[in-house]
Amino acid sequence: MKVKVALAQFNISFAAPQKNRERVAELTAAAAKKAADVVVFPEMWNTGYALDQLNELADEQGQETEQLFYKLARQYQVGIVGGSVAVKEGDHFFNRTLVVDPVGQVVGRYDKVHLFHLMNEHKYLTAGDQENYFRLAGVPSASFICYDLRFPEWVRTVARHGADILYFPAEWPAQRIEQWKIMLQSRAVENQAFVVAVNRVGDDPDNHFNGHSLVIDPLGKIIVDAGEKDDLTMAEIDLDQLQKVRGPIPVFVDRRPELYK
Ligand SMILES: O=C(O)CCC(=O)C(=O)O
Repeated sequence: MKVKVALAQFNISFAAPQKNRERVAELTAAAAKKAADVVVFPEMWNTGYALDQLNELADEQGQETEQLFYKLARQYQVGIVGGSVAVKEGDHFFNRTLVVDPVGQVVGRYDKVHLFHLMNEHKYLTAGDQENYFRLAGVPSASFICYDLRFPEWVRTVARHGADILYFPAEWPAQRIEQWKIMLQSRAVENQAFVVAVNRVGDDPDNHFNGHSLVIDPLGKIIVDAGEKDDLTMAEIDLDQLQKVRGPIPVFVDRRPELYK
């Protein structure tokens, strides 16, 4: 079985949700034209890291994003791993992913579990504490957000349910892009799963982002690297590869969880 994914790597406009929503709509239309099964967006694409403006800018209850994805998914018959958006719920703000299937149904929801101190997330956001394990395009999958990548124990906790694709939307700054690549390849190899990771390009007031959204196979080979372009990149995932990797080296069978404290 093959799944076509569209990596929607773009330059998020700082503190401009409406402009970013328009770009997300354009990229979804472009992904559908290229017959994508799933389109994937970067982290915090509605506001960027305008954390001190979230009271005015964050999406109230995530409603605007949910409605947009509902409309786009149905119109273009495509699954959406919605990167993440800043969401306001009462006095709390969340860095939240919505996953929507091609009939517009929300099949996954995730609040970033590990908040990134270096970007002050802990001062503004509330951390999540739930896994996001879902089926999209017929594939058991899981998603994380950016800094979660540095916590292999969390990725494993979710991946052990049998996820074939691990999604990582991110805003990962250019100065640590080598670490991004190494850790994404490691998560793919150790969990014997495909990794689909979407970063942004461009600048915000504090950081430069140089993309390098990646699709990685379960042997750690980079199938596609989006480079630094502000555009869609397509990749095809051949899920038949999974059995060839998992059969001879069954790490999920050989685990000794009773020893891991
Ligand atoms: O871990 C890193 O180096 C980057 C993490 C990050 O930028 C984020 O979680 O937003």
